[in-house]
Formats: sequence, C-alpha cells, structure tokens
Amino acid sequence: MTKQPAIRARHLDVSLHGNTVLHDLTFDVPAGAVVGLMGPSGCGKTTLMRSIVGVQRMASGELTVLGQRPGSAALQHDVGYVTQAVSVYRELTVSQNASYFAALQGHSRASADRAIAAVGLADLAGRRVDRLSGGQASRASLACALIGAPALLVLDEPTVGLDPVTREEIWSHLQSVAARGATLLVSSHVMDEAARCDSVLLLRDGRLLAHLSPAQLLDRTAASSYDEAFLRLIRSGEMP
Ligand SMILES: Nc1ncnc2c1ncn2[C@@H]1O[C@H](COP(=O)(O)OP(=O)(O)OP(=O)(O)O)[C@@H](O)[C@H]1O
Repeated sequence: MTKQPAIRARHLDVSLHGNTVLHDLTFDVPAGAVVGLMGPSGCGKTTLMRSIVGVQRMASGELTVLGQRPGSAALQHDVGYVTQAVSVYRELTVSQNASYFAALQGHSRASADRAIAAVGLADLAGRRVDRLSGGQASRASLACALIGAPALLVLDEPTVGLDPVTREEIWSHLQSVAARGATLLVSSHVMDEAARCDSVLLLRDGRLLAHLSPAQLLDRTAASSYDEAFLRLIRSGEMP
C-alpha cells in the first residue's frame, strides 16, 4: 500500500495583499523524506512554509498536511515549525525554553531534555539563549520544535549565516530526526545542501521549476556542482 504523502499540494495559489506570490504549485512530499525547498530570495519559500503550517491563507487549489487541512487542531502536535528568526525567549535558558514549550503542549520535562540532547545542547542547557552563539541559538529553536517528536518538521533556513562546521552539525541532527521516521521540509539558499536531501523543490518567482533528487538535478542539467545546476535551471526556466 502506498503511504499518503506528508504534504500534498494541487494547483496551489497564494496571494499576499493582492499579489499572487505562489502560482499553481503541484507536488507531493513523501512521508519520511527530507525535502529541500530552494530558490532565489523572494521566490516564495517562506510563504509556502507558512501555508503548510497553516498561518498563511491560500487563495485557491488544494493543500493537505498529514491528510488534514493545514493548521487544523488535529495537527497541533504533529507539525513543528522553525522560523528564520530565533523563536525562543532570549532571556531564558535553553532548558527553561524547552520546558516551557513542552508544558504548553502537555509534554513532560523529560521530552524537553530529550530534544535538547538531540540537538547536542545538553552541556549548555543551563545557559541563557542570549549568551549562546548564533548556531547554538538556532539549535535551541530547533530543540523546541522537536519536542513531542512531530511527524513533520518545517524549517525555514535553519543553517542561514552559519559556518560550514555548524551547518554540518545541524544537518547531522536533522538527519537523525529523519532516521526516526519524521518528514522534513527544509529551505536553504546554499545549493550544496541539496545533497543532504532526498529531493529538492526548486522555486522561481513563485512557480515550481522542478522537483528532483540531487542526482537527477546534476544529471539533467549536466552540471558539475549544485550551484551550477541551479543556475542553469533558473536561467532556462524550464523543467529539465
Ligand atoms: N506582505 C506582503 N505583501 C505583498 N507581497 C509580499 C509580502 N511579503 C512578502 N511579499 C512578496 O512575496 C514574495 C515571496 O516572499 P517570501 O518571503 O515567501 O520569499 P522567500 O523565498 O522566503 O525569500 P527569502 O529567501 O529572501 O527569505 C516576495 O516577492 C515578496 O516580495
């Protein structure tokens, strides 16, 4: 039996203040996959993520998340979302933040501790977020989204502005979350991060250019790097 996709979009249009910013998007994110969401600044990545987590109204088309309407009460504990900005309380410690988010969702202190350990912050659990580095603070946000082991994690540029070593660490945490069976949708500007994903959704000007595996991306564009592959796709504007 084929599992239902974690995210299913059909002819999805989304408008912001009268401007259509997502046009006719049709794609599936398979359950258990790590899917990258990539495209130039302003192409609509954040808007698509906000639609998926149910904080952005769609104009037309269909969008289902774990078989439900985005943002429905049934999904409350099943979807984790990490925005671009660090979304934890800076004046609280990592542990206080995680315990607070756990309590809000009716989860135990132990689940908060597990989430902190899962992002490698156990040693810094007692430190205030405003006394952490940027990468550590990003991991603190990620820990809060991991509490309760949501089935779908939507992460808006979790590695933006981070050095390659910290990016590697974050990806290794994400990969261990995926290994547990969660579905991950992760946006990024760094095309090399396509290699970390099972497949990549490429957006340009609010339209889906392609949904390919990393190997297909290189093959079909005859490019030697993900940057080059992406530029070729963007410039051709055509499905490979
Ligand atoms: N409040 C708004 N009203 C009208 N248009 C908006 C509004 N907010 C964003 N937009 C436009 O919607 C488009 C998509 O924006 P979005 O933030 O989703 O892009 P993005 O791909 O996430 O960009 P970035 O990579 O820079 O974060 C952009 O062209 C932006 O100018």
